[in-house]
Amino acid sequence: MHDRHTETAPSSETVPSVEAQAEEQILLLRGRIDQMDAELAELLERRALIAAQVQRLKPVGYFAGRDLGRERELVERMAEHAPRLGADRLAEIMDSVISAGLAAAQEEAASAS
Ligand SMILES: O=C(O)C(=O)C[C@]1(C(=O)O)C=C[C@@H](O)C=C1
Repeated sequence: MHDRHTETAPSSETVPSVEAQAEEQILLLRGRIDQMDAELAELLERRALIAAQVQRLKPVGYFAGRDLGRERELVERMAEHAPRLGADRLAEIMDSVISAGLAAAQEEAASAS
């Protein structure tokens, strides 16, 4: 028979609250985001290095040789892998990525001359 005086009541120690569970999930998910951001940063760095090589090879490179047709094509291809973001949002992201790469390449070229 149960003795209600000795029975262990569920305490906040044994049963995490909905808020505490959500907090734990957020920490786990943020850990995944941090890992993906580190991977993204590495990819962005590698992309910028390759894009700088392209600038040095083009007859007109850097911002002056910007090729918007090529940019739209690569965005359309990327959109096939990122349906949630879609081409228009990806275009904004890639505009920043490409501009940052061109700026870094231009700075490097200027400091080398
Ligand atoms: O493909 C090129 O022609 C590049 O210069 C590379 C790149 C890019 O970073 O992807 C940069 C600038 C151009 O507007 C298009 C693409």
